[in-house]
Amino acid sequence: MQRREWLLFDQARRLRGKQDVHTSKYLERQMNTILIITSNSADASVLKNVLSNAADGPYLIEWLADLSTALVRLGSGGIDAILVDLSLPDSSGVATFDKLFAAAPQVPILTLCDDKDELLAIEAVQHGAQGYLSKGHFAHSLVPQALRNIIQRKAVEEELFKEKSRAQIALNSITDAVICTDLSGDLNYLNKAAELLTGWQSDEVLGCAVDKVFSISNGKTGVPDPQSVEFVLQQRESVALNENTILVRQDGSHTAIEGSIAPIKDRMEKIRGVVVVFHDVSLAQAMAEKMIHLAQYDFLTDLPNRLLLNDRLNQAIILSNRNATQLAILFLDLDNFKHINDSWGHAVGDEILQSVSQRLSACVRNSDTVSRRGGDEFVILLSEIKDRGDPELIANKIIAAMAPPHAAGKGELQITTSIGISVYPADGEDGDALMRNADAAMYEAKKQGRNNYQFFS
Ligand SMILES: Nc1nc2c(ncn2[C@@H]2O[C@H](COP(=O)(O)OP(=O)(O)OP(=O)(O)O)[C@@H](O)[C@H]2O)c(=O)[nH]1
Repeated sequence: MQRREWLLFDQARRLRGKQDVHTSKYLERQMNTILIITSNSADASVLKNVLSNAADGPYLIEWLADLSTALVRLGSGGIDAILVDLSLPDSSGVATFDKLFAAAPQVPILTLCDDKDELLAIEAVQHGAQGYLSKGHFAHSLVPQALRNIIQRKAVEEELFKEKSRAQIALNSITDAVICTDLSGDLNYLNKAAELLTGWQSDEVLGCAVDKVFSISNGKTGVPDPQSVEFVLQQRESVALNENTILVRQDGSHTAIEGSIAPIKDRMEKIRGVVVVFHDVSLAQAMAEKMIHLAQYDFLTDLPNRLLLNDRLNQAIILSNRNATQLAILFLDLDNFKHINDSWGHAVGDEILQSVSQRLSACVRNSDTVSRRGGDEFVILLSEIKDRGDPELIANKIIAAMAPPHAAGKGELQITTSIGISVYPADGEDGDALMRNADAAMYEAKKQGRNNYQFFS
């Protein structure tokens, strides 16, 4: 029978002598196994005796005389505490402890020492040992109790460590950035997403004021917002970040974020700091802006589309009524554009449409709107005119601007346009009537031989 088997058998047999089989098996499961490593059989015997018969034990004891066998034994697990003499036949000094600790960091270790090597035992404590037992006191009744305490303490530490690791893993796996501060607003935690989003590494900023890492401002006004964390620390209430919050990253670049700041309270409800949870919304915002743009602008020319023009026309009519001013609509249709498509292909036609768009935009003020209505039709809104002379001037400008050939495909092509003009309020009381009448005037321009403009009235 192997040594360990014999020891277990011996202790279980003694227990069975006192209790029934069921109870002894239950106790066996509850008992802690202590590994004694010493080449001194007398020390081993005293320890085995005191521990096997301990009131708050009993313990299962395994005794090994050298380090190498002990390291092999530790590899099989099941050891709850180690008592080790640092002077062994195959290892001595604090290195003995270091090797055991490396092999089983989760198992508490007490060293066995006599008066002359107490300093060594203290060094082992500095390396992570839970304590030491002095020779001559091994038989003391407090020894089992001390052992029980360190096993329980280590178990609690292990549980806390596991819980902390689990929390760390969870916090580092989420895509939300999480940063925590203490009561003074100094940083004491950043998860991986926070490092990525802010550009700061934990070890660079832990202990620094939170606004070094969480530097935010209002994206619309550009005003810095250092108040939020301070506010939560003072008011002890959670707040959501403002809708347009911008985070200034370590490299000075800006990122739109959403998130919240909440107080961290202890079990007595005392505030201990704050936790800020936030995420990057710049992609989502850019996508939303793109969708809005696509809904309002023509994909080929990037000019405002019919929808946006209608909106601007209605606004211009309201302003015109309020200020008793006039506005004008210029309705353009390119002349014989179908011929370009048919002769040179659709792609060349597209290039002409883009070139025409640029020339039209160059003919008006920023406050006016050049829009593409669809196909080869464009509508220009002159939102404030003095008299008919203004649209007439623009129409002439456009006809002149169209004249030079447009680079398209591999060559150059010429195109002209017919323009119909309606004026508000004279030519219609609302946007629809103005458009209809400008369109009618444009047809009149076609009838008049193209490449000219006509007023509706
Ligand atoms: N390349 C291109 N062509 C388009 C697009 N949308 C419409 N078209 C074409 O534009 C042409 C418009 O022709 P019309 O305005 O009906 O006739 P036109 O040849 O310009 O003749 P008039 O208007 O009478 O001077 C048609 O051939 C359409 O197929 C587009 O996005 N790209």
